[in-house]
Amino acid sequence: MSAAEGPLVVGVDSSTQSTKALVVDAATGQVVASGHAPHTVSSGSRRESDPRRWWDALCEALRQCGDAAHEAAAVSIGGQQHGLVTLDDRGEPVRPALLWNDVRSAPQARRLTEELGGAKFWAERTGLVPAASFTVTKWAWLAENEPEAARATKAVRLPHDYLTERLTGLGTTDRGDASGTGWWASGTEAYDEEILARVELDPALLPRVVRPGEVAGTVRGRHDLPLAEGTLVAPGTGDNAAAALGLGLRPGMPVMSLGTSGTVYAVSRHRPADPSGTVAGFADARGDWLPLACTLNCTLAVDRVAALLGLDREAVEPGTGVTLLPYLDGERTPNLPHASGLLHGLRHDTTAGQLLQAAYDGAVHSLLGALDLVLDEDADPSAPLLLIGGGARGRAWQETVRRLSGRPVQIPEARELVALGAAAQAAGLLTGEDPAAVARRWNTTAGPVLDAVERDEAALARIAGVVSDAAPLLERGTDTQ
Ligand SMILES: Nc1ncnc2c1ncn2[C@@H]1O[C@H](COP(=O)(O)OP(=O)(O)O)[C@@H](O)[C@H]1O
Ligand SMILES: O=C(CO)[C@@H](O)[C@H](O)COP(=O)(O)O
Repeated sequence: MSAAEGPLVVGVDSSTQSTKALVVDAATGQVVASGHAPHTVSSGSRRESDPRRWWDALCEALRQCGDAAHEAAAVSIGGQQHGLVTLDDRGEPVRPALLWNDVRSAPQARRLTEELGGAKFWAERTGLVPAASFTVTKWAWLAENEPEAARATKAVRLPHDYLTERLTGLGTTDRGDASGTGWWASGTEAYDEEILARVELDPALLPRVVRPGEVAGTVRGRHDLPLAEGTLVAPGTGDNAAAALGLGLRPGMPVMSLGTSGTVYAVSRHRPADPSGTVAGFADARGDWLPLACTLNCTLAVDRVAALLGLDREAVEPGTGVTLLPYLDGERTPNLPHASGLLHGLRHDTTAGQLLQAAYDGAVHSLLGALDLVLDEDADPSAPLLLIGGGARGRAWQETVRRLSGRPVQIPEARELVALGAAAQAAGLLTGEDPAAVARRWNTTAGPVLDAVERDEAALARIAGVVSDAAPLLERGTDTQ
């Protein structure tokens, strides 16, 4: 037996690049065991993963946790948002999942917006303006491009739903992740039958939306996981909503997450509806809202620029004048799905380190442009920006965010905030507490605060100018896609 003070809970982050599992003492928040296993994502114009490998990675990460996982009383899965998982009548994937950063459904996004009431209609009805990331556009793409796969589909799931269902045998989701599909009406908090009919998706194929605090099921007997049969399974949620739980967010506390995706978000009591589409009006995993903006190009794009330059990712040098828009995967914020990377202002005396700094600046600029939009109007502008995700460990990321935001930047020492948030949700199931209150009790935001420095307005204006002047090039894309 472990020496924990309280019952043990398991929190899982099944994100784009890997699965991370934590076994946590529900009384103290202490991490007593952890595990990690990588995923594979297809390259080129496709961004797809086999959901069965997510399950294998979950098994591997939990095995690394040893006996502690077996002792856990509850488990919760946080997962990358929006991915389209299509299952056949045996519950097996019909094809690999189409991930949030696969931009092939951009034409379907445009068409759905135009054909069904325009951007304002969509924003007010679902909180979202269709973009290639959202599940509804992926289903429309599948129906158009692979009709046999669409016909063979007997269940549609999101990544966290798929894993939760393999634990419990029950098709469930939660309001946080459902709100990123495009077929969930945020006003009524129910599946939107008109939108589903438009994309010819039978609502019977969708999972039941479990309420916050409700038990999704229990771990069933026949599986290859080191979890005991009968372990309680919490609703789970999307990874950003899980991190919001993990930070115990209250309205007015802004977050920037630097991972495969870059995101900025805050909790709000008001249901968001941004017809510009910059802010997605997600629900959180409690009963509030999670306005969020997301970029497709963050740590992987900057690491790629460092590799091309033959530099360590920290080998930045300050510079002026050179601008690098790191839109290697197309981009979502700004909405330029066909864009590629763009360099402007190169001179004889530009150094490799300055080019690398320009890539960081370009990635952070896209996110900061949306920061004020995700915060309520009365939010304190001097509140520290909470910096999380793998990139938050990097000095160059920290300093770039500090210089371009002009805010204090707080870096929680807790590393895996998505998995911790899932663990807090599982703990809440046992104690009846609000999961965000559990995380506050665990003091998960504790960590160094970098003081605010004067915002580098010149760099922000220069980058915005290049984005605007290069619009025709960025919209057109390249013929190598
Ligand atoms: N010490 C570090 N400094 C800067 N970046 C880092 C560091 N450690 C990890 N990363 C970046 O973090 C990324 C992974 O972040 P993570 O939040 O785990 O991604 P995801 O949740 O999307 O799978 C990697 O792409 C890597 O570039
Ligand atoms: O699409 C979004 C948010 O809308 C992404 O944030 C995904 O949820 C993937 O997250 P990471 O794997 O990068 O954490």
